[in-house]
Formats: sequence, C-alpha cells, structure tokens
Amino acid sequence: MNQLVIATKNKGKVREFRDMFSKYGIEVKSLLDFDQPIQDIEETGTTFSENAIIKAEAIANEFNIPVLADDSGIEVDALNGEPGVYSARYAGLEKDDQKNLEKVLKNLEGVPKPERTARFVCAAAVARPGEETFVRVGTCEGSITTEPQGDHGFGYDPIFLPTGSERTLAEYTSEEKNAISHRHHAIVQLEDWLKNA
Ligand SMILES: O=c1[nH]c(=O)c2ncn([C@@H]3O[C@H](COP(=O)(O)OP(=O)(O)OP(=O)(O)O)[C@@H](O)[C@H]3O)c2[nH]1
Ligand SMILES: [Mg+2]
Repeated sequence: MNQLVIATKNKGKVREFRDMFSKYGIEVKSLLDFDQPIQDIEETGTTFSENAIIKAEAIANEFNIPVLADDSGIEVDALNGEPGVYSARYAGLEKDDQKNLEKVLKNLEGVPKPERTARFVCAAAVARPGEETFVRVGTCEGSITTEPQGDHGFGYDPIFLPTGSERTLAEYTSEEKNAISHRHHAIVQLEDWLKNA
C-alpha cells in the first residue's frame, strides 16, 4: 500500500498521520483533498470505537476504497469522563479548540492537582469494501493544567500534561508527541496490517 485515505477533516490529525505514516512509505490523503465536498458524517455513536467505525465505513462504502478513520478525545476523571466523545463539540457545534479547553479549565476550577487526571483516547478503525472492519484503541494518560501552555499541536494539547512530564503536549515537538500519543498507541497496533496491505 502506498496511499491511504483518512476519513477526517481535522487538519491537526492529518498532520500527525502524515508524519506517522511517512516511515511506512504511505502517503496520506484526507477528506480535505477530495475534489468534491464531502458532507459531514454524523457521529451518532456513544463510544470512540463506534464513531470511528461509522466514519470509516461511510467513506469506504461511498468511494469503494480502504479507509482509516480516527475518533478521539479527552476523558477528564473529575468530570465523569467528559468531554469524551463530545470533545470536538464540548463548547458548541462550531468546534472551537480554544472555547473547548476554556470550558474544561472552568469546570475544573478549584479541583486540586492530584484529582485533575485525564487521558486522551484514539480509536482507529479500518474499513475495506467486502471485508470486516476492525478497530484499535490507544490512550495517553496525564493530567489537566490550570492554564494553557504552549502553541504546538491542536485541541486540548495546551492543557494536557502527559504523566511524568512538566511540559504540556503543546510544548512537545511533533516528533515527541507522535512517539507517545494516543494516536501513536492506536497506530502501532495496525502495524501488521500496514506492512502487509
Ligand atoms: O489536544 C488534543 N490533541 C490530540 O491529539 C487530540 N485528538 C483529539 N483531540 C480532541 O478531540 C476531538 C476529536 O473529535 P473527532 O474525533 O470527532 O474529530 P473532529 O471532529 O475534529 O474531526 P473528524 O476526524 O471527525 O473529521 C478534536 O477536535 C480535539 O478537540 C485532541 N486534542
Ligand atoms: Mg468529528
């Protein structure tokens, strides 16, 4: 395989998949590269895996090609796992990264450091015409800061401290993030498929 379509319109994800797949010699195309506009796929699942499968199968069936989809987000323990599958839309349907992370910080006001634990989760689903879809889940454990720090990455990266780190993911280089991220931990489980497809 020398090219793979990722069923996403999220530029941050596309950048990370491009970097991570380059070592397998795989060129990444996203829904942003299609000639025709692709309608937003409704994420009606209650888990990351369900939503990843919905996105991968929608595009695989429509275009009759193999597709990988990522559904991801952040679970904050003191917020009973929120924002979870609603991470992109936590502060509204406009999917504003800044508003989303401000809402998490506000909802955690007064919560002491040891109770600010959280994790990023990534479900990566592979759908191929006529074959069974499969999904692999990766996580990255950490905690939530009290203020945003750093300007790399995307989404909630400026408020996420990986376990044992004093820097947020937004203060990591892309190479550093891609070595420990939830997305990395999902993708390594696809290695056998990637090498043989
Ligand atoms: O700081 C972050 N670092 C990450 O590495 C990361 N991965 C996911 N997220 C958040 O979770 C939502 C996913 O929602 P999501 O999987 O539905 O994606 P999306 O709606 O943005 O695009 P699409 O792939 O559905 O087209 C995103 O918008 C982000 O807010 C991240 N935040
Ligand atoms: Mg989405």
